[in-house]
Amino acid sequence: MSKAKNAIVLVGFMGTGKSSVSKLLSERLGFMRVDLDDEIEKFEGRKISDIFTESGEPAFREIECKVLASILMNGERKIIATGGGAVLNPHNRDLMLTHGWVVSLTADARHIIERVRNDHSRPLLQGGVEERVNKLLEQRKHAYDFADFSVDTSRMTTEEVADCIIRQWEEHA
Ligand SMILES: Nc1ncnc2c1ncn2[C@@H]1O[C@H](COP(=O)(O)OP(=O)(O)O)[C@@H](O)[C@H]1O
Ligand SMILES: O=C(O)C1=C[C@@H](OP(=O)(O)O)[C@@H](O)[C@H](O)C1
Ligand SMILES: [Mg+2]
Repeated sequence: MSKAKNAIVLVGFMGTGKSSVSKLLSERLGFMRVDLDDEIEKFEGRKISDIFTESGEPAFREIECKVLASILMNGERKIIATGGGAVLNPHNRDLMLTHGWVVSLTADARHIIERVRNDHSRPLLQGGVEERVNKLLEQRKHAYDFADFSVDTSRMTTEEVADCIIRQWEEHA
């Protein structure tokens, strides 16, 4: 990463640990932390699941795109945890690469399913977590390939993932 860049941007499938790892990175590096989903909820004044139910996924994606741009354009140094589908829009991918160092977190299906199984806040996984994770993972299998750096988190703790990202950032930035 060029340290001139203002953001470390975490991308990856649901349950790869973007939100959790962003907290550790923020504490360790002293950068502010922004979770795209939290910002969307603040901006809209409603939960992600309600946006999906009341307005539909295409409307959610439009809001996600606007909120991401506003976060990335603001020049303060920060760690950004994106939502798993934010990378589907090519415009979002361009913005992330232009303004940030993009880190992809991955995990195998088994670990993802274990991590998200008891959390009912993700609308895309309602009504059959295993089946939905497997189907979406297949659909999105190359969606995160554009990142600058990638970490397989399957057998790592969140602390180990944060260590790995910080090491890479300090050595190669
Ligand atoms: N490397 C990891 N090892 C074990 N559990 C993890 C790991 N990363 C995340 N988790 C757990 O998985 C769940 C989803 O993590 P979260 O950070 O919300 O992922 P994301 O934001 O990528 O969807 C949380 O309960 C979190 O504690
Ligand atoms: O993969 C997706 O399309 C989504 C991922 C979620 O974020 P996490 O990846 O943090 O779970 C959230 O943005 C929304 O439920 C849609
Ligand atoms: Mg998250």
